[in-house]
Amino acid sequence: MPELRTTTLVDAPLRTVAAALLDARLLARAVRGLGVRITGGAPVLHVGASLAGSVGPVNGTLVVTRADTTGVSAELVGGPLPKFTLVTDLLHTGGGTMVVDSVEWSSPGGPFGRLADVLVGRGLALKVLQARAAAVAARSTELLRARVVVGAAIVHDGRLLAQQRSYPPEAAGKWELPGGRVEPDETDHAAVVRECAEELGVTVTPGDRIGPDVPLRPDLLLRAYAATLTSGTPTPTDHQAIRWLTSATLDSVDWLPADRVLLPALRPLLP
Ligand SMILES: Nc1nc2c([nH]c(=O)n2[C@H]2C[C@H](O)[C@@H](COP(=O)(O)OP(=O)(O)OP(=O)(O)O)O2)c(=O)[nH]1
Repeated sequence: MPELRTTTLVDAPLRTVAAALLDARLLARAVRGLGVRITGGAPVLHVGASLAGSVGPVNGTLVVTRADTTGVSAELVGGPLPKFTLVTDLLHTGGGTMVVDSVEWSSPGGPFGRLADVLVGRGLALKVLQARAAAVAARSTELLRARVVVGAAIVHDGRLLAQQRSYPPEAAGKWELPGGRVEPDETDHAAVVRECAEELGVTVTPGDRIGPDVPLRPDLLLRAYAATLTSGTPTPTDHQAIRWLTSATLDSVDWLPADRVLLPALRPLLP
């Protein structure tokens, strides 16, 4: 099975590089000009998200099988090859983050297919990986300066609190974690406490980070923290509704795209 591997050192912490990798537009931007087109799909990569792609007249869909703080993986479904996987692993080093990209595919059948694979396939795969590595480094630098939106994963009596947005129109009706932008000179934990007081009228104690940082916009990222309810009964002030979700109902609400990335990390918090 042909395999190509590239290694790039990015001058940013692992968590930031992991966030950059989750930006679905990154791959599309990186391969522009290489004859590869990536269209549509989720704005951020989460397990099960799909990206439609084409190389010349050949179409296929990349389905994400892993998206967390260790990297991302995707498999091509419905393409011309019986097997095509893209795996990116991240390794923490003293001087930055090592991005190890590998592509594995099965060669097209027959001597002509194998020749085309050597002459065209390998060259293209290498160009895509190199372009992607450069894009990851650039996006990581951008995210290092991004403002943080904190999300509070409040678990009480074995259930997670979710709230339903009422604005703007494109997000109204979607579900998110309580939270909001961290103010200048405020710590993430202090922002969690303030936002929960403002939005729900409760006191919480923030804990560990949950899941990867998730890119929202060029200058904004979402970072979730576990939180325990210390006092008060949550009452929404400017949200449409709140709901307590169990592990069985975690997927039952229409989460904002960024929060979908966090679901695999939120699930283990629930019994
Ligand atoms: N609080 C929160 N925001 C989220 C989540 N997921 C997600 O994409 N976001 C987005 C929605 C908003 O664009 C941004 C949150 O910033 P914010 O709370 O200051 O946004 P807002 O629109 O409510 O701001 P404001 O005008 O009321 O100040 O992050 C989440 O789980 N919790």
